[in-house]
Amino acid sequence: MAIQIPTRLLFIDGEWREPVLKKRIPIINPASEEIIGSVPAATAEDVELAVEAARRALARNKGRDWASASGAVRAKYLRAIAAKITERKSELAKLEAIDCGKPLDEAAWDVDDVAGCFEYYADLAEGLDAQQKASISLPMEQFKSHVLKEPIGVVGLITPWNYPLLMATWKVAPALAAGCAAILKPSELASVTCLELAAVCREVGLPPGVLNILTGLGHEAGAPLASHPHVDKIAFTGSTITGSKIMTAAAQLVKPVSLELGGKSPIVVFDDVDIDKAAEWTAFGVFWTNGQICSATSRLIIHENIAAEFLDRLVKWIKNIKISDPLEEGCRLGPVVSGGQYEKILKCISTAKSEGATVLSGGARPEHLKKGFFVEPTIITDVTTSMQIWREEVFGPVLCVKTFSSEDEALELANDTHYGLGAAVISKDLERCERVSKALQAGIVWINCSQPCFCQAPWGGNKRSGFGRELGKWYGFLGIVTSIQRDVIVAVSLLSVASFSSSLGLLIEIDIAFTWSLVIQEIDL
Ligand SMILES: NC(=O)C1=CN([C@@H]2O[C@H](COP(=O)(O)OP(=O)(O)OC[C@H]3O[C@@H](n4cnc5c(N)ncnc54)[C@H](O)[C@@H]3O)[C@@H](O)[C@H]2O)C=CC1
Ligand code: BAL
Ligand code: NA
Repeated sequence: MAIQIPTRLLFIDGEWREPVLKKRIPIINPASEEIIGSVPAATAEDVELAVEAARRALARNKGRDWASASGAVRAKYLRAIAAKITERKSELAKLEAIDCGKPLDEAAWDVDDVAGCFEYYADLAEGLDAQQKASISLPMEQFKSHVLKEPIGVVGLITPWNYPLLMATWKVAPALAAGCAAILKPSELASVTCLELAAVCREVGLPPGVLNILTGLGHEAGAPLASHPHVDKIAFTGSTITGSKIMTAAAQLVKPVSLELGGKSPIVVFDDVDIDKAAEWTAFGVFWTNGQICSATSRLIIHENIAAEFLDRLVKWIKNIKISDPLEEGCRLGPVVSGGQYEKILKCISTAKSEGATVLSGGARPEHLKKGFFVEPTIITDVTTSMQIWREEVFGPVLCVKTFSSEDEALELANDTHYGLGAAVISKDLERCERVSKALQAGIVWINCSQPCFCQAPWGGNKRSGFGRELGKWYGFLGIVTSIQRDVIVAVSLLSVASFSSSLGLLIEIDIAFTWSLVIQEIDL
């Protein structure tokens, strides 16, 4: 299974380029703690070059080569990227597994999702031309109006390490479909597959500068990108604290941002469930990708009538999870991404203990693994709502548990958080599921499941989990230009101006007043 990590440079203007300051960052395999290669470390100097390249890509041939080309032209490149990704699936999955520690099978699903996401946005790019100039009905017949959707411009995409290539794709595919030029800054903890995306873009002949990929540290490469005056939008996924820094930098230039941040998502389990199935979804919701998912349902809120039996089954269930090197056959739980995350998770567990909680299962390094950043799947009970483990994101395989006796109490516990990304409800009573899903304060609500995610459906959070939506048709890289036209030029009367601006005002207000909550339901549970 040995696999060579390619040695790559930065990808700027369609070419491989050495970073101006020639710095590199070691790649650490989290399963062995060994250094297995390095990635280039971009700094502000390289950001400058990439932004210039992206602006040139937008302006080339007066925009006709990319930004205002027909959607079908861009779709052709997106489909070619999808095909190459699929061709290289097994190699990309291995690179992902070695770099970020996720089991090989899961990494392979991610690569399928990456190809699927490029395909989906190819379809949307093709459909875009037909949607242009959608007319708006106005209350005054002398005026007519339509809407043009235009690419926002040069966009900075800053992404995390939990789904390195997939999270990059969630931003790159819609940005390119819309006709933007992009600069991707992946996480320094797992950048290998994003540099392979650069290799794919070269192979398919993506026009130079349309996508630039700068690996590097957050403060050295991410920060200058976020504050760059010629970057028109930043789309970010990562921690709430970094999201807040990015928003602060962008605010100086009134630059739009979309932020997909942390979470402390609840899973509410009622007492009418099939205990085995509900336990399996509960385990999946928090241990998949080692709990390193922004939407991990890491707070179990379980009906007191079944709590003891449910926890007993859950503990038995997780004892069967195979924890090993991600490349080993049958691995279900690999190491967490880095030494820093490993220390952070163990510290969260020890703080929970010192605050009076009980570690029901796990809580340490698995005995059979002497090396690597491995943490056992962990269940914590006797939790109070003031404890850190209840309030703060762990981003590791740690579930904390509280019981409830009524639906109102369950909802109060579920919504007792500053975050609002995901939430799940499990019950056989579908009316109750519907009621509860409406009352849960989260951008994504799962019914009788947890974590399934589809690029066709909008994704994003409320409260301190951020704002803006990714995926689906809410792809966030198109600006809207409203055209208002009068058939014949006549003298402007005060009355007509006043009434048309009030109708426009209403339109805008409706647009910003909504927040979405997506519901995903498992039909057969
Ligand atoms: N919501 C999510 O999907 C994620 C949440 N997290 C949370 O964050 C914690 C720490 O993980 P980190 O890797 O440190 O996350 P992070 O939020 O610092 O990193 C995410 C991305 O932001 C970049 N970045 C960091 N500082 C920046 C700055 N000042 N300006 C611009 N870009 C910057 C990083 O290089 C990386 O590409 C985790 O324990 C977890 O709680 C981490 C990764 C993903
Ligand atoms: N599948 C969810 C990816 C995330 O952590 O954002
Ligand atoms: Na790594």
